[in-house]
Amino acid sequence: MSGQRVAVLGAGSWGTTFAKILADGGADVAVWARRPELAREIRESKRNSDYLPGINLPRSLWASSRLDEVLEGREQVYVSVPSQSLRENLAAVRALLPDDAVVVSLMKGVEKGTRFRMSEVLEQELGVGPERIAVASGPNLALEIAREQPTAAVIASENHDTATRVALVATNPYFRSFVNTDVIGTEFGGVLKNLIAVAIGIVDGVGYGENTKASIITRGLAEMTDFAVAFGAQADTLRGLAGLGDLIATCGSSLSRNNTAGRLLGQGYSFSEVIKQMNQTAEGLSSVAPVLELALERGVEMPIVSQVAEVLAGTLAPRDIAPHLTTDPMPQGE
Ligand SMILES: NC(=O)c1ccc[n+]([C@@H]2O[C@H](COP(=O)([O-])OP(=O)(O)OC[C@H]3O[C@@H](n4cnc5c(N)ncnc54)[C@H](O)[C@@H]3O)[C@@H](O)[C@H]2O)c1
Ligand SMILES: O=P(O)(O)OC[C@H](O)CO
Repeated sequence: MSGQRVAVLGAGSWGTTFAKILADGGADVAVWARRPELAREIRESKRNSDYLPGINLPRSLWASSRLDEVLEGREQVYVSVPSQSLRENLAAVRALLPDDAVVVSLMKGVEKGTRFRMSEVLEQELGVGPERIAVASGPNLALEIAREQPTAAVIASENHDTATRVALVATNPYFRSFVNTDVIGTEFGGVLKNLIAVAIGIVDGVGYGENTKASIITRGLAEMTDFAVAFGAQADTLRGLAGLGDLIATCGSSLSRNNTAGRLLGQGYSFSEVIKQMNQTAEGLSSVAPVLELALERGVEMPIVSQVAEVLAGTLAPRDIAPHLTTDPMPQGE
């Protein structure tokens, strides 16, 4: 669907890549960058050299650090800032959001303290009903997509028409969007795979091999599914692009920041040293605590995520992380 007027808020690796996806699908795209110098680089040089080195952005892409300029007249607004900064960023957006604009979360985190999903924060802060909210998720490593490698994603909205409208715009020759109405499953899939990817990074850093990783990925998917279903998700969603698909991509790639953070922990760096070394967002590190609080609330056991939390806290040595997932000596059903 060409010619749609859309905005992307956030010019990190994913916001910029998604802006390229939309522009390559024929949309008229304006990007909001927090820093004026980054907006200028995108607008004038068609580059984002810090986040997407070597990538030429579409000539049609326009960018500004002024929200009013970016949001004016936009029919769809895609949001891609670090999850823990979403609420503070939305304060300025509400008054500028065009009536009837659909808002799409590209983020994969849970808010610390409140434990809300990103679509819930969007609803609360923008005063927009769920029929105008969508979320995008799936196996979407930004740099691969920026290089135009064929990729699929899923767009979820409680309103099927909204999901379809967004998916028609977020589709181009190298990027295909599927749709569903399971917002909870799609969002939690993206959050939880980050935590399993941290676990995979940890065992990789320790030097464990493929058996350990396959055991953690497989049991991780079971853990993700139990958690998401307890909150109302469809189990099928977790077997799809937003669950298994994203788990495979994130656990298998050194491009993943969550995987990288885990690897550093496995190599013996402390949590604070890892934070210092990461110059991009590793959402999993902030989502561990709220996810475990939510799990406790619903009585869901999350042995892998709990072990990740212990490694982060320095109370479990990385080499002691184990995929057997239970302290009960009796054999458990899979
Ligand atoms: N990069 C990917 O491959 C990818 C893919 C799918 C989803 N995501 C999700 O997209 C979201 C954004 O991640 P990213 O990869 O673009 O991160 P990033 O670290 O590449 O970029 C984050 C951007 O947000 C800006 N920023 C930092 N703090 C901010 C604040 N307080 N207010 C406003 N802007 C701020 C940074 O300057 C940067 O431009 C995350 O939730 C992530 O899980 C990322
Ligand atoms: O780099 P990560 O670990 O944030 O993962 C990026 C995407 O979520 C992969 O789908």
